[in-house]
Amino acid sequence: MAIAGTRSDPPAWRLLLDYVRPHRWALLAGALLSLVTGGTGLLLPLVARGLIDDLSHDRTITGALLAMSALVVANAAVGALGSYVLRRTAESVVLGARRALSSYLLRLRISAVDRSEPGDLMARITSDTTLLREVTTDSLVGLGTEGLILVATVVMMGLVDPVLLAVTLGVIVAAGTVLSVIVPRINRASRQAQDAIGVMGASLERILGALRTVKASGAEDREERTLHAAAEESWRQSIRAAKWAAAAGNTAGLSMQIAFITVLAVGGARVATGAIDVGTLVAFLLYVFYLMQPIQQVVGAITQYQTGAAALSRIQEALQLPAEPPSLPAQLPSPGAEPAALAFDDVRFRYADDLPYVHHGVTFSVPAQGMTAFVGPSGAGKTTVFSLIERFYDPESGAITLDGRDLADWELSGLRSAIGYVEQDAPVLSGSLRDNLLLGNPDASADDLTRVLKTTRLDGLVSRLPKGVDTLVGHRGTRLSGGERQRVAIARALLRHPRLLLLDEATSQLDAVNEAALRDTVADVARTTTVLVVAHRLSTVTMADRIVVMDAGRVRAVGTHRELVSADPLYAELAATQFLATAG
Ligand SMILES: Nc1ncnc2c1ncn2[C@@H]1O[C@H](COP(=O)(O)OP(=O)(O)OP(=O)(O)O)[C@@H](O)[C@H]1O
Repeated sequence: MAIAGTRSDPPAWRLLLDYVRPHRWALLAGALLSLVTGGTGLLLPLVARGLIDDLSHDRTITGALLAMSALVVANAAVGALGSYVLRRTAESVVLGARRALSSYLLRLRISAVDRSEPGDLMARITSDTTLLREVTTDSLVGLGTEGLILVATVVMMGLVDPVLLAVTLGVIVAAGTVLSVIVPRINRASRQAQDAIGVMGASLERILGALRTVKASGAEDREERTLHAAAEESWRQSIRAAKWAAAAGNTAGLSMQIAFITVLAVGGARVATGAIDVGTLVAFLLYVFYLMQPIQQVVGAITQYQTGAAALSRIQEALQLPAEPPSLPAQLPSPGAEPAALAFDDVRFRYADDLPYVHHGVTFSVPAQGMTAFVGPSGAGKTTVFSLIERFYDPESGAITLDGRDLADWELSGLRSAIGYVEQDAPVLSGSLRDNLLLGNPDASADDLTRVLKTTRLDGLVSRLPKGVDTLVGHRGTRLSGGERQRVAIARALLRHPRLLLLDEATSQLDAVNEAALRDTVADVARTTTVLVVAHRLSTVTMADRIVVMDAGRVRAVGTHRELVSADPLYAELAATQFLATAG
């Protein structure tokens, strides 16, 4: 889904200045060097006039030629330095934008991510930021330096012959009118081309994220068509932008040629009447010639700016997605830290304003220490309980407290560092097994790692792997089995020594032997930590200290297995069907 912009968006040039501000001095230096190059070039027609003068008065021209050569060489050297400084600065602007966007991305609220396409967000960070490079050098500096050179050239032309200047300006104004129609079209086409790249990124992400399913479903052709359609749309819009940009560039070029011919005609007549001499006409014509470059550059800068403005607005949209407040990294609990107590009090929650309520007043409390199992039919709202505890979302009303303190009053990083969370699909990130295990606690000791590998029965796997814990696990851990991924996720959570451990059906893919071992580990952990488990197995619920039975967004009963089997018909039914069926 595309991200919607807001009406109060600042104009693109203000956003651009914000990105450029930290590099203003380097940019100024680059611009000054470019100005010097342009200024040096401006002297050439005067040297040429002197040369013609010398020739017509039979004077030697060696001095003038030498001066001209020196100017040309100096011009090239300063020009090269200037373009290096500018290019370097532009890359720094791109870096700044990428840093800002990627930091922001990591702080995005889960609800914002739910509503966006990760592939489109990726395109904004990689592709749109790249466009800032050209907009910084070509547009900003181009408009500044070439604009100044243009003004200086016009002033020089006025000094040489005001009448010929008026003729030239007439042609330029006519060309400017045509350009004002063309330029907004470049912006629209560029925006649509970049949006199409975003759509393509989203499709790619969708396909690569489920390539096995796509292949197994024989959906390659359909997915290929989606990808090609997005690529072709970007191509179509880029071609449209290129067409208008070419029209703009040629309008500028054509106007200068018309100016050249007009000046030649009017100037020739003036030379014939004796109003000006040949040297003045030649000098003026050289200025017209000189005007071509800044005019083309200014038009190019305006054209480039349209592409950059489209990219800037896409970057800005991403930066306006709701994000979590920045919070300082918090200390993880030390081993043996006090377990946490948790309570939900009349919590109402829905994922979005246009979606039905998932929790209709959920109330329960869990004392510090021990194991609590959440059971209930699919869609009852069990996983949502965990998402609210992690503050991936905030409840609409009611209160959730940890150690008696409302979650909203906790520093977010402090809250999350107290919790170990194993998600339903136990995600494993690409990288090595070690990277995955230490993701939540990079400072875990080697002894701790060995101990946790043993308790999660991963030690056998590690000894079989060619590089032990340093073996790469592939994209999303594809080189591991489902059960191994679950054990890695549990080990990762345990290494944080959480005060509250959330396990969402974390043992569903384990075989009986591993499940029994993990059950013992969790039971062990529950002696010193508060453990919450979304359970689908009888073996898990029978060992729980308490069971919270959820149905359609409400807690309908709390008790032990023995109590609930006789007291709650839904639980009795679940126990008889679902749990027993999956008890292994
Ligand atoms: N990110 C989300 N955006 C919108 N709706 C969601 C989201 N996550 C879950 N839901 C909806 O909320 C309801 C409760 O989902 P939840 O995952 O909490 O149920 P559950 O009890 O854990 O189910 P299961 O046992 O099948 O995992 C479901 O109807 C689901 O469609």
